[in-house]
Amino acid sequence: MTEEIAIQVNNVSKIYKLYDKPIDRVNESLNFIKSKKYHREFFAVNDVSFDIKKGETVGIIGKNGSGKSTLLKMITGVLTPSSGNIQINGKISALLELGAGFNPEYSGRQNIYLNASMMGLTKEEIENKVPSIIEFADIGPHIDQPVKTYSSGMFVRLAFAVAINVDPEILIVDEALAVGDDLFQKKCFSRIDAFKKSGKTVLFVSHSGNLIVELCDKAILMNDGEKLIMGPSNTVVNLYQKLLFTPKDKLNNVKEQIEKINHFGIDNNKSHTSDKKSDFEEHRGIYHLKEGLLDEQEEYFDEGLIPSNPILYENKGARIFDYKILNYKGENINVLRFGKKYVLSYKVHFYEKCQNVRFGMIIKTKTGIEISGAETAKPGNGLSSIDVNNILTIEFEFTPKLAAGVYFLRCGVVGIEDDTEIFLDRQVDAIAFRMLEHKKSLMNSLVDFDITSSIYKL
Ligand SMILES: Nc1ncnc2c1ncn2[C@@H]1O[C@H](COP(=O)(O)OP(=O)(O)OP(=O)(O)O)[C@@H](O)[C@H]1O
Repeated sequence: MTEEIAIQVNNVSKIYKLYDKPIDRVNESLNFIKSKKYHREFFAVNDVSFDIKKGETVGIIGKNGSGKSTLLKMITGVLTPSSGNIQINGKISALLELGAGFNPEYSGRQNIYLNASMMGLTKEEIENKVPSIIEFADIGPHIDQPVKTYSSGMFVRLAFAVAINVDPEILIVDEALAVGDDLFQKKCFSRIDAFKKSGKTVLFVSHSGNLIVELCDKAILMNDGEKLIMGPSNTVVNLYQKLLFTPKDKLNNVKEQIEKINHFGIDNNKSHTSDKKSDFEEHRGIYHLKEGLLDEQEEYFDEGLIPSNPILYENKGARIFDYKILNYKGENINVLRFGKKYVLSYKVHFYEKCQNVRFGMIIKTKTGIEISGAETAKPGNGLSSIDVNNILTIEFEFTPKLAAGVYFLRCGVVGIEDDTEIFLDRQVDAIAFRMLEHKKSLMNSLVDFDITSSIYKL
């Protein structure tokens, strides 16, 4: 392995033996019937290979059970591969499952000593680091209580504080951080960012595509124990989202598409953060962003992008149907381009007479954050009366300026019954849509506020 590589994974597999009945395990250990196989083999990780260079931040993304944690555990040495090998170049600090490496009977402070000494720090080094670890964890007097009394949030605070403060060269973080509150997560991500900027290596598992795009140069997409692709995080996260919303019978199409990309190759060095070529040109002392850097992708309808489990509510006097997003040509699409105008259209059948009716829409992230929405009128100012058996079409024109990723649209219709406004019908997560990557945008978070920047020469 060359000096520039931090982690090298060579044809690694992890096979578990699965037994249909507990007794089969006993029979096998007793070698009851010699020729008989009492187990099935299950590949939690199947022949995975990749290199991570020093200074790279790499995300691992994939559905539940795709083998992400098993892979991380093998890299950190918690699990041994069934075949293949892993080479590590540098001191690893890992934040894996909550509780791993902690003694529940010890206090938080004692666990700092335990963990840091397991990381190879001397007593003196640990003494020097304890104040900053305690300050970062920020769990007050609980630091001297046994960790078995900790909430999962307190636990992750302490674990992350230790992991990041023991001067590792490689930081490995599993989904664990998700249990911290928002403020703590923000604090962790800025520490990870600083760690990354200091040229160290980060390996990061998350289900959040946005987080992976934000934090990582590259990403690995795992599926059923296999590495489907490794490439620039944006590309990989787009493919992951495609995979996630593709029905089982169409999965092979997506896999073929990924194989094609693998075959024709993604230039791994051309990720957004490591591209050394400047996007600027200087003209009379002002640095301008070069025009037309990359072409934009076309919008389209992705059959696989259908919300899998929409929550159904009972309707009362009205029913929403035929909801869709239309482009300016009136075509039904669900993969949208940044900054283009679209129409959310839905129909409402009123099967009872309804009073003071208003219609609405909301766009949400996968985690349920409401990003934007609108109503046709303020409360009390809706359509005064709609007769039975009327069908209305409602259209909301909108211009999404959002980061690449999947979003959900909710539509609703409300009316007044006995002086109270009630939902006549609502379709929660009625439509899932994906925003294409806006290659010319320099936006670094979820929503574009049309921020512009200037750089002047003094
Ligand atoms: N000890 C074990 N015995 C048998 N099967 C196991 C064992 N540990 C993990 N598996 C299986 O291996 C597969 C991969 O598990 P793993 O925890 O690595 O997935 P993951 O991608 O991290 O999932 P998640 O996103 O849900 O955390 C799963 O199907 C899991 O059930």
